[in-house]
Amino acid sequence: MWALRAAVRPVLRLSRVGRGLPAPRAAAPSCPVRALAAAGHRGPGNLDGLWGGGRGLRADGGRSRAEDDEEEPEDADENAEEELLQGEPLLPAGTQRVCLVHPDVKWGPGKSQMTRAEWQVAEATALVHTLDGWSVVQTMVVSTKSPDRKLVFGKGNFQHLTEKIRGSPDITCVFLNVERMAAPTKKELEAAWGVEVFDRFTVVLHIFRCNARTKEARLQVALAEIPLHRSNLKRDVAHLHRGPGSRYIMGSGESFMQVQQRLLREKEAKIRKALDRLRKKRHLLRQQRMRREFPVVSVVGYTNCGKTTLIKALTGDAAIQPRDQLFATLDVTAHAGALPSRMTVLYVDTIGFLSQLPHGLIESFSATLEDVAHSDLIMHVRDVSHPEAELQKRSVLSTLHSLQLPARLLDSMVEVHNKVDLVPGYSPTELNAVPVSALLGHGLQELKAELDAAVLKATGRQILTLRVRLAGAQLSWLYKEATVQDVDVIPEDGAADVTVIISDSAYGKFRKLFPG
Ligand SMILES: Nc1nc2c(ncn2[C@@H]2O[C@H](COP(=O)(O)OP(=O)(O)OP(=O)(O)O)[C@@H](O)[C@H]2O)c(=O)[nH]1
Ligand SMILES: [Mg+2]
Repeated sequence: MWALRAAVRPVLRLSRVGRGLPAPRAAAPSCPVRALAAAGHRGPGNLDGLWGGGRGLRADGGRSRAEDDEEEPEDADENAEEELLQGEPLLPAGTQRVCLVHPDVKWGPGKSQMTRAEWQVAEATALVHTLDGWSVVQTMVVSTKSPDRKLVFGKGNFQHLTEKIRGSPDITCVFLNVERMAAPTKKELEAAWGVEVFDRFTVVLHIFRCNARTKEARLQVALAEIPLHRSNLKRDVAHLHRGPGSRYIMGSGESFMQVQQRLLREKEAKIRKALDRLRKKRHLLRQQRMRREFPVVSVVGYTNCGKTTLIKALTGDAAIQPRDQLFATLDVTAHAGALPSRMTVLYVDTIGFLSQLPHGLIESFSATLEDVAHSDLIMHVRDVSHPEAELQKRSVLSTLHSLQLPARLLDSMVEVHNKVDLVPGYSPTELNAVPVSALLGHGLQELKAELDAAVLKATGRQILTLRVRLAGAQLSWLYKEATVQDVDVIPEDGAADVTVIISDSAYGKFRKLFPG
């Protein structure tokens, strides 16, 4: 219901009384996510744009971050976009004592091939703990043959579950660990259990909403919310039609449902249009970045594996602040760092992956992940201390494959095994994997050397020693357009041997400008 109000307003407030549900809490702060400062806080690790605080590097002609971040839309556009971003909380605020119910499919087509129930439960628990004031007070793993049925469980198990939930007054809501719950299922379960019931989609979406900082990320979340509003609409309109009165609004010929559906369609179209505008801006920034020819390394991996911490360690960027929280990074940010060859690369921090990430969310965030497709190299960070590290790897690789990235990127990926400080005596089984502790700074030199070689290969750069005349403009040109590693002056010749890392195109220009 709250979601319905968020999507289409003005709209009727539908009574929850009579469904045995708790009344909505008044004036809740919209985002009760742990460790987040007040609304409007901009996390230093997420510098709201493509250009993070990497050692003062400006690759765009010196524009400010605020200018980088967003186009300067007309006031009307700005207001319209803000309107699209208005929304009430998807989950209730304040302290919540959650009963985590995990449907365990023992066999049949619904059986998850990927993981054991206990790790799915652990991940769901971590999601709940991301929310400020939320805790899991009871966990129930309940077997079911076909979780798609309306009440999810068989009659006996359902009855048992209902008795336990009803008999535990400390439970304030239930997190049913399924990807999506149909509106009629939610309604029936809430009626039976007397508390609100949420699915994984709603919880993840809520966390996304709380962590999104830039307008682009916030619009993407708003787009991902549309299907939720749509299914809530069906539920709420069915409820409404039980009462007396006309189905049509003011003789318009449109039923209430039709009006709300039309408003939702219009809202969706507006969000897509606003995202398109931002996407064009992103494209422009990418072109600028390519013109300056900084190699770009996209840092990907499962959520909480240590991507942001590693970028901080590689760039020495003190402004980056990683947080022990799922989906801490939702905005794409870039941070500059130097490699041993003196080449400057840009590390692009990306949104973390999660197994069974609701499909709509991936689709909504595909624009953000476009940056990965346009990078020179992918660095896949893994938390090797995690018991399900292998499963996480499979999940990340399958998402990367679904993004239809160029084969050259998938084949040249650098795999980093992070958090080795938590695994005494760790040694990777995979060839070419680089073990590090981003937190303690172990293995970073080896990783930088590996990145150096991989970036050179991926970008077709070469290391050359060129004889230049000291009197001319050659040396300063090389300093500007290539990475100068060493200058060996030969005073008697008025020349120098300059060792540079140079791209094919820059070398071509050099030859043209300074023939012979
Ligand atoms: N022990 C240990 N902890 C680490 C290491 N690297 C990161 N962490 C911790 O892991 C948690 C998550 O780190 P982040 O860098 O925010 O992880 P992330 O992959 O960026 O997470 P999302 O942005 O949420 O996807 C933080 O509490 C870090 O301090 C490491 O090498 N060792
Ligand atoms: Mg992060």
